[in-house]
Amino acid sequence: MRQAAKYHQKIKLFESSEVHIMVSLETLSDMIDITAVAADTRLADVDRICDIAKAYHCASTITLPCYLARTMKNTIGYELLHGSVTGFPYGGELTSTKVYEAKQLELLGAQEIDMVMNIGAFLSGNLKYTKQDITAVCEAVKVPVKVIIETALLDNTQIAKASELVAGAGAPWVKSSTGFHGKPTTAEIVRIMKDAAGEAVKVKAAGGIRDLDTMLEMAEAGAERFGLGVRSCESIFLELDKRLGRENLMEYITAS
Ligand SMILES: O=C[C@H](O)COP(=O)(O)O
Repeated sequence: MRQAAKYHQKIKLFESSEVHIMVSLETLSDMIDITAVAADTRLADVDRICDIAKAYHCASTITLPCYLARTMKNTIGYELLHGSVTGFPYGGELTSTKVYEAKQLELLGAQEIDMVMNIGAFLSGNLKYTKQDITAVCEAVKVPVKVIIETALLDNTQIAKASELVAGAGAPWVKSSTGFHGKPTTAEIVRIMKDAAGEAVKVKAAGGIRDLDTMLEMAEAGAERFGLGVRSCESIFLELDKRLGRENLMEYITAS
């Protein structure tokens, strides 16, 4: 079973709802979702996210729907959440398709679902449809839904408006990006999302996150979870091990 965090060195503090959340280098990986969601995701990528999540005590593994069972099998006995995606990566599916997919994922054992907002509908000004699409998925399942607004395709005003809309639709999480559109998420984007979504909605930062200091800045801005792709997360974990003065766990994962 997962061990309790051994360290309590306080580096960053921020307030969320009624509780103060402590974020430190030692506990940062508790907030990471390791993802394998690219179109060319192979079984080796899926197995690797499980190995990384176990070694670093991450929050969850997130993979494509067809691989969800594999992540569950690979991590039996570990205190890890298993997530998957719906309407991914473009968000333009019919609402009924998203609802069906989300329900199936929940039946298969998904504990969290990252869904993509209908970005085209939002940008067309069809806010009612965009909101209903999100509400329908959130109401169809009991597990938390993280709504990806795809900040890479939005300006700051649109980011704020979309975050507000996600909150109004009843989703518990708003997530920045799939990471498929080039423009990385920044601490400033996280701040805009948090300010607009409000205290009750948690923010997940994802897409193009490549260093620890950015993650700490994002935590300070209000991020409570981070999404890191399996093929780009290595430098962050290398840096984490180095700064904590411990051997590089990634070498053991890769060698095994
Ligand atoms: O969670 C979202 C993406 O998988 C993040 O991918 P990335 O870290 O490679 O940009």
